[in-house]
Amino acid sequence: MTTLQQAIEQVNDAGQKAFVPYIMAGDGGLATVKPTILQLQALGVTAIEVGIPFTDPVADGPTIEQAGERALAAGVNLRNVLAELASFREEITVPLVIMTYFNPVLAYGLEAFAQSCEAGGVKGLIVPDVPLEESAILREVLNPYGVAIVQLVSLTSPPERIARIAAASQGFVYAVTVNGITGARASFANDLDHHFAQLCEASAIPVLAGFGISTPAQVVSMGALANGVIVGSAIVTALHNGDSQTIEDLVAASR
Ligand SMILES: O=P(O)(O)OC[C@@H](O)[C@@H](O)c1c[nH]c2ccccc12
Repeated sequence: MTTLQQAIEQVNDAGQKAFVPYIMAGDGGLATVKPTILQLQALGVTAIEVGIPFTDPVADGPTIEQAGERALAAGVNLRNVLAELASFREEITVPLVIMTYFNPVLAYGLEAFAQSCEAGGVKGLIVPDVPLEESAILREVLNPYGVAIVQLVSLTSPPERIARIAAASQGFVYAVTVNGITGARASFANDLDHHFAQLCEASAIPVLAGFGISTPAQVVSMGALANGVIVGSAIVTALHNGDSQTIEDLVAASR
């Protein structure tokens, strides 16, 4: 199977933007993990960001926070999600990116976590509460298992820091498009062009835009600034409502 970076580059080479949906694993129960991933990959998404429910999701807005509460109430955690992924590993054809906070990883044990990632087809990892300065430990343990460590760049990062984050990031650079938490936004700052131009210039790997992107029009406009987009809250809401048309429309906008 291809790496995370290759999967994005292949889509770009075909003249399209990468589309990476975020799901809250086990929103609806652990048994929904498999059908949800298979549904999304059948729609032709580039990769899937698999969020692990957590009691203290500091970066998350109400939509994802509530999805996390539903998943936690259903008994979903890092361990049973990774075991679930491993159970249908042969059917997974897109790179999976696990999004979790550091505490569950530490409790799992770094080496054991890396092994479970490999067994579950995980190709990337986002841990928003591990800053760049502390991220080497993740790369050292996870890279030998084929897991890329994705770094986030915020709108407020100074140019010198943007360059360091871009150089350290693996798979892609996660460019956060707003100041604040996850969730649908009606509008974005109007100087994003400059920020993204600078970031794409500084980065040797693909740059994906995420946070607040919730409509097909926003997929188009944000996608134009970068190599693709990540859509979280809008996907989480559509999955919760069983609204597959909205998901299809969002994916189609990246083509
Ligand atoms: O929900 P939004 O606004 O579409 O944003 C993407 C986001 O949900 C997903 O990438 C994500 C969910 N939780 C996070 C925590 C940190 C960074 C990223 C995330």
